[in-house]
Amino acid sequence: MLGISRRPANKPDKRAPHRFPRPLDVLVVGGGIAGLSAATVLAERGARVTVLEPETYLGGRAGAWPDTLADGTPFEMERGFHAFFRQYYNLRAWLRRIDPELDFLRPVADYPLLGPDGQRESFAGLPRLPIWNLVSLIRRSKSMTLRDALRVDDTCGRAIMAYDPRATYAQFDRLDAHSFLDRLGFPPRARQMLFDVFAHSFFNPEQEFSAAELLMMFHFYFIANPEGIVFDLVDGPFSTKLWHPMAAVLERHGVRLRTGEAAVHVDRGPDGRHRLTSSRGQVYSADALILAASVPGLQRLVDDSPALGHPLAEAPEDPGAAHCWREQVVAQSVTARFAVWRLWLDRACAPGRAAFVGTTGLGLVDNISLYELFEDESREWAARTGGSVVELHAYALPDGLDDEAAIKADLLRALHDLYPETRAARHLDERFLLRQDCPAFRPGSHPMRLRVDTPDPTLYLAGDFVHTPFPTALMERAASSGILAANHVLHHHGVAEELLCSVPPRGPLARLIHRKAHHDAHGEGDDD
Ligand SMILES: Cc1cc2nc3c(=O)[nH]c(=O)nc-3n(C[C@H](O)[C@H](O)[C@H](O)COP(=O)(O)OP(=O)(O)OC[C@H]3O[C@@H](n4cnc5c(N)ncnc54)[C@H](O)[C@@H]3O)c2cc1C
Repeated sequence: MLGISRRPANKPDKRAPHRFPRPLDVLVVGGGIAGLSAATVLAERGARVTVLEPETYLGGRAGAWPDTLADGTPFEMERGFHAFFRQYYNLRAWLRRIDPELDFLRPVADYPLLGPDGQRESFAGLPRLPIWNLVSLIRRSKSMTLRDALRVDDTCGRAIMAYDPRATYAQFDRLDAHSFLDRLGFPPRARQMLFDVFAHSFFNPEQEFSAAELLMMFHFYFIANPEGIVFDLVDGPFSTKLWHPMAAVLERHGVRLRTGEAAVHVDRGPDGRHRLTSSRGQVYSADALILAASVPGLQRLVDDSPALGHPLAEAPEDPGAAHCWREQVVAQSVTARFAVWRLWLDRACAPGRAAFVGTTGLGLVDNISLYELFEDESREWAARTGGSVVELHAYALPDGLDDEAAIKADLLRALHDLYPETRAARHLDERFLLRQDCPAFRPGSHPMRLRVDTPDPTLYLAGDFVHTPFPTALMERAASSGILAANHVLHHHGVAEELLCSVPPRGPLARLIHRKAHHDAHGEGDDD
C-alpha cells in the first residue's frame, strides 16, 4: 500500500564472484560502527583487513569500557543510552553476524514524551502503517487537534510528506530547522511535544540544523518507516553484548584489531600502495584504505597527510578533484556539546516507570532512562542493592555552558520534578561525560557533505557524517556508509556487492510534487 515497504538499495551482481580473486590488503581507520561494518564485509570476502582504533575499546560513540563502582562492583560504562530502531536494516543485518536472531535486543513497549505541566504523548499502540501512524499520533495528541494540523503552512506541510533527495535539499538546506518549524505553524505546545524533542535528538541546536536534514529525518523515522515508530534496546552493556562478540567474528575472519593505536600519517610507499604510520610507529601497507574516523580524527589525519585524496594517476578531466575533496574535509564540523550523566541511586524508582522517556521544555534534559529495566548488569545491581541506575542526557548544550555543576543541577531538578521519588535518593556513585564529537549538519552545508567515494579509487570514507544515497541517520548511517565503502572496494575488484536495504527513498507525495526532480533522478533510491 502506497509503495511503502523495506526495499533493496542496490543490486548486487549475482553472477560476480563472491570473494576477491587475489589477496587484498585493506586498512580501516576507526573502530566504530562504520569501520567495523566495512571490515566485516571485506574480511568475509577474503580481504586481509587491519582496523586501527585509538581507544582501548571498540564501538566508538556506541562503545563501552570497564569501570568499578565505589562499592567495588565491576561494570561497563558506555557513551550513553542508544535506541535501535526497527528500520535500521543494514545495522541489523550486520549485527546478525553475532546473533542471527538478534536475541540481545529487547523491544520497548512505549517511550513516552514528557513536557511541562504534566504534558505527555505516547508512541504505544500506533498503527505501523506510515502516515496513519502520524495521523493517529496527531488525532490522539492532547497538544493539538486535527484542525490545528490542517492549518499548518501548505509548503512546509507538503515538504514533510514529499521528501525527495534532490528537491528537499535544493529547497530547504539553506533554511534552519527552527525557522522551518516557525513557518510550519504548529501550535506552540504541539511543536514542543512533537517536533522540538525530535529535532533535538540529532544533537544539533535547531537554529544550526539544516531544515532539509530534519525533513530527511522525519521521512526516515516517521513518514516512510514501515516498521512502526518503535525501537529495541540492548539487554546488556554494548561491550559484552556487541563488541566482544563482533571482535570474535572479525578475528575468525582473520581481521587484525589494533586498539590503542591511531592512524597519524598516510602517504604512498614505493610500490604505490597506501602506507600508514600509526601512533605506535608501526607502518602498514594496503591496497585500499577506508577512513571511518570521527570528524576531528579525519580532519587531523588529512591535514597531516598531504597525499591523501590524490589518486596515483590524477584524472585528466578533473585535475583539481583531490584539492576540492580536501577542502570538503576541512568544511566538516562537530555540533554543540552534550552531556551524559549516569547515577546509581540508593532507592528504586516508582513502579511503572518507563525504561526510556523523551523530555522537552523541562530545562536541559532530553531523555531519562532507567537501566535496571532493560540492562542485565544494572538489573543485577538494583536487585542486590534495592537501588536504581538512572541516566540523563542533555543534547545541544548552549554555548558557554560548560560548568559541570550547573549542568548537573539543571538535570537533577528535572529528574526530581518528573520522578519525585528520587528527591530523597542518595547518589551512591555517578559518571558524567561532557563531549563534543557528533557531526554538525548546518544550514547550507549539504553541497559540502562528503560521500563514501573520493577522487582516489582506493580511498573511501564512512561514518554518520557521510552522505548515503538513500535515507539513513545516526547508527544506521554509520553501518550503511561502512557497507557502502566495502561495496566500492568489492565493485572495484569485480566482486559481488553486499545487499543494502532502505526505507522508500521518497515521500508519498514526492512524485506528485517533484515530478520533474523524479524524472531527472532515473532509478529508485539513488540521487547521485
Ligand atoms: C550519547 C549518545 C547517544 C546516542 N544515541 C543514539 C541512538 O539512540 N540511536 C542512534 O541511532 N544513534 C545514537 N547515537 C549516535 C551513534 O552513536 C553514532 O551515530 C554512531 O555510533 C557513529 O558511528 P561511527 O562509526 O560513524 O563514528 P564513531 O563511533 O565516532 O567512530 C569513529 C572512530 O574513529 C576513531 N578514530 C578517530 N581518529 C582516529 C585515528 N586517527 N585513527 C584511528 N581511529 C580514529 C574514534 O576513536 C572512533 O572510535 C548516539 C550517540 C551518542 C554520543
